Amino acid sequence: MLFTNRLYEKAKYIWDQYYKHPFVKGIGDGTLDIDKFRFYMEQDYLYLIDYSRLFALGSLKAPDLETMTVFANLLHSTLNDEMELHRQYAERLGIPREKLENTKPAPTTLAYTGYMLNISQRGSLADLIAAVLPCTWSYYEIGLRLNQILGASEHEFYGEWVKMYASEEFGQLAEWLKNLMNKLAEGKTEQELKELEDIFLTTSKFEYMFWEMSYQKQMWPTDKE
Ligand SMILES: Cc1ncc(CO)c(N)n1
Repeated sequence: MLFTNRLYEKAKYIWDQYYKHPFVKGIGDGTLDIDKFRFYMEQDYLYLIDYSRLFALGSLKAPDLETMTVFANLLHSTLNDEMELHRQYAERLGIPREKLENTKPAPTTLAYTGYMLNISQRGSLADLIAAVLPCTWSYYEIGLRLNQILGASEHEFYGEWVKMYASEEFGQLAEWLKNLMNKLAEGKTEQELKELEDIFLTTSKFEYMFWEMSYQKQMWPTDKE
């Protein structure tokens, strides 16, 4: 069995909850409260800045030019394509670029990116990929599923989000990372594979927490607005 198939089987109980989450369902049926989406966009922009750093780290840790290039492509695509979607939404939502780039991270955002940066700086390239894989892969799966909903990709506001994450280009990013994960898993002991699995499950759980944080607009309980 491909290691990514094993990862998916283990994490399926978490991933299935993404599709049921009201934030994700609200993007699919177009009913999501714009204010919740605004909060998500601001936090997700911060998230993607650190996520881009992980791809730069992947290039650094890469064993060969081909793998370095994969991470350079992931870095370029995140900074210039995916984050451009956020910048365009921010404009439509009336969020000045200055405010977008200086948003304060929510607890979940900080915990999620902090965990990935910690694991990736201390660990191997395989650890880094296990950490970042749920992000790209689950968003592609969510994009494909929402794209099946009649009208979702044509929705006047959320359509662009669905189109981005259901796109072949974004699917290619997930494919690259899955192929790299399977290649690096070859020859690893069961103990090593279990450790990669645990990392993958942890960031899969953080993905759910990011949807929940966005839906509840969870900031620091001590800092009452
Ligand atoms: C929290 C989160 N996970 C995954 C993606 C996909 O890149 C994203 N933009 N944000």
